[in-house]
Amino acid sequence: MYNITVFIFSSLKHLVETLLTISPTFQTLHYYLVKHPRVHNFEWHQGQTFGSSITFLTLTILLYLTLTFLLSRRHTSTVPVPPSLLRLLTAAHNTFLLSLSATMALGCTLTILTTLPDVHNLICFPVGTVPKGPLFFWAHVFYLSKIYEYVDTLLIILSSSASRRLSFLHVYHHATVVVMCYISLHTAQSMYPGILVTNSVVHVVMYLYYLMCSLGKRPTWKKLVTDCQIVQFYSSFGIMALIFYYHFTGDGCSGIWGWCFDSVFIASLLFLFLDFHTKTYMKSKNEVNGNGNGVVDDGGSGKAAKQA
Ligand SMILES: CC(C)(COP(=O)(O)OP(=O)(O)OC[C@H]1O[C@@H](n2cnc3c(N)ncnc32)[C@H](O)[C@@H]1OP(=O)(O)O)[C@@H](O)C(=O)NCCC(=O)NCCSC(=O)CC(=O)O
Repeated sequence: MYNITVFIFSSLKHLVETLLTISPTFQTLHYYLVKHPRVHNFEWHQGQTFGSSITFLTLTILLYLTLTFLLSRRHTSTVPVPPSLLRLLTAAHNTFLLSLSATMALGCTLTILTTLPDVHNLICFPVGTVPKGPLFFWAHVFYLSKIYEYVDTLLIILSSSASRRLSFLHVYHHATVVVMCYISLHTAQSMYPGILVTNSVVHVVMYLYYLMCSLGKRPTWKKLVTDCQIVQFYSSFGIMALIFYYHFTGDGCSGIWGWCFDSVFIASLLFLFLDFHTKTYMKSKNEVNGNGNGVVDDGGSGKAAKQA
């Protein structure tokens, strides 16, 4: 397995290096995503970099939880925003997050392939690594994007399906993922860029799904989105196991405290997503195979229509 990973990494690295010598478009992309002074010279300094203080982190999460709690308890069934405007705002929000996720995935992948000598350096940063340079620039953007994703919760609260979709999973994920990003960034956690790329790719698929929903075209591949998310959590465990191995058999890896937090968080998400999967998709299947009540499988959207 390790040999395959090394082979894929070196092949991709070779491909990127070749493209950089022959394609001016690729060179421009590389400049803006890796070499630009703001990206290249990025440094994370606790208390100085935007969003880097513990106070900022604590207040952000407390504000999110308080507003979510207060707004979700509104005693009114009417939504304060006209549905057409809400659909427009949701579509704009999803387009933005789709583009941002794609940019983060591309920027971080290019950085990994052009700045790290081999795959071992990606899995295990040396102890004492300082969070600076393009890898941590993208880690910082990723952290701030998780705060911006709080808008998802607002859109759910404003929607007519809030009672179904404002779940413990959603609020727990949105509140805790920001802590994970903060700790991983602050402790220069090994393999964090790998997790960033995986999650951003999955979010491209997820926000495309949400975008199509907000445009009134509910995709039939909802289950695929959940499956991608679950595969992502399993693969994160594989990565975590590798870091654990290198940490205790070599000179140690950077950010082992971040590793501990991530392990517990990813395990809890895996548990919640497996539960979501069972409840959403098994229920749809049972309804179709059930005792002839005529409910059509809707891919878990909760909008199954009764057959005439
Ligand atoms: C397919 C999923 C992505 C979403 O499943 P759900 O059952 O929650 O959602 P759904 O099928 O009802 O979604 C369609 C509804 O979402 C609305 N919608 C559109 N854009 C949205 C947005 N940006 N945020 C929240 N809701 C949005 C649509 O208008 C539509 O509303 P209407 O129905 O009214 O027309 C699933 O895999 C999942 O993640 N479920 C967990 C719930 C969750 O919040 N996930 C996202 C954060 S967790 C995460 O992000 C993990 C990770 O890192 O991968």
